[in-house]
Amino acid sequence: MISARGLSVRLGERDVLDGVDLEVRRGEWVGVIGPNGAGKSTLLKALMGLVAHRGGVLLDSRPSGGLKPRERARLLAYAPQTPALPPEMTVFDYALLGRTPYIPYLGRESRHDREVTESVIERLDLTALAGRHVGELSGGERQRVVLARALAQQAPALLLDEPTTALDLGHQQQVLELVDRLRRTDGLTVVTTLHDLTVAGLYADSLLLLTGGRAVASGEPAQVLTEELVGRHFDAHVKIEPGPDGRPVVHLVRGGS
Ligand SMILES: Nc1ncnc2c1ncn2[C@@H]1O[C@H](COP(=O)(O)OP(=O)(O)OP(=O)(O)O)[C@@H](O)[C@H]1O
Repeated sequence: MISARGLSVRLGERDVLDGVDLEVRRGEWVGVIGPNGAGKSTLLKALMGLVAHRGGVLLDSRPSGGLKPRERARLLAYAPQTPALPPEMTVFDYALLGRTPYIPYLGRESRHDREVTESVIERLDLTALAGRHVGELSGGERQRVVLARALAQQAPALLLDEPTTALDLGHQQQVLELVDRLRRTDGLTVVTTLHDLTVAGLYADSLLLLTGGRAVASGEPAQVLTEELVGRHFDAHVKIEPGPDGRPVVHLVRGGS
């Protein structure tokens, strides 16, 4: 569904992404992990065509550079880490923006567009907030509204940049389970950046570890979340053991630095 070869991004004088390959099959969930400044957000922006890059990106086997913005938006939805939200817009109207690729030029949204938006708002526990202005929301509420817009887009692939950082534990689980369910039922293809390594390993089929703009490891969570790799690339002292379902659980070791 998503295939990138030799993806490189130069910002200012620096190569912030350097020859990264990525292969995400339909219905697969890939977690991008790495320390601050590793290039995780830049990778998602390059896949979206939001930053100038070298290297090729194929979406559904079509070169991404040749797609019109509406065509791309029907294939790929993106929830950025810190989007600018129009403060006076209501939660419903902001989520409805996700339907833009389906609304004719100079036309209005259809009843179906409104129904899709309502259903996403409900599934993200936002119904009580639907009439509120986006500028009045808490950080976690805003984060779910940004996700609602991306899900309302109903694209077959979803890129999420740190989708759970501002969410309480219950809402983290709700969002991740919703995305996971869409993946299993509709074959949604998912790429997320996640700082919580245990959560990344719990939901993703495979992980890509970036450091300094380069891919340094990739594979199943247990192959990437090792004490050696995490210790070296995050400069952290951790203990990693299998959790109840066999997936790796990463513990910080107190006193280590
Ligand atoms: N406009 C810019 N000009 C120069 N360097 C930039 C620019 N934007 C980002 N960078 C640098 O690119 C690098 C990668 O940034 P990116 O946001 O992709 O990292 P990240 O892995 O998502 O980090 P974090 O975990 O902190 O969110 C960082 O070192 C950042 O300082």
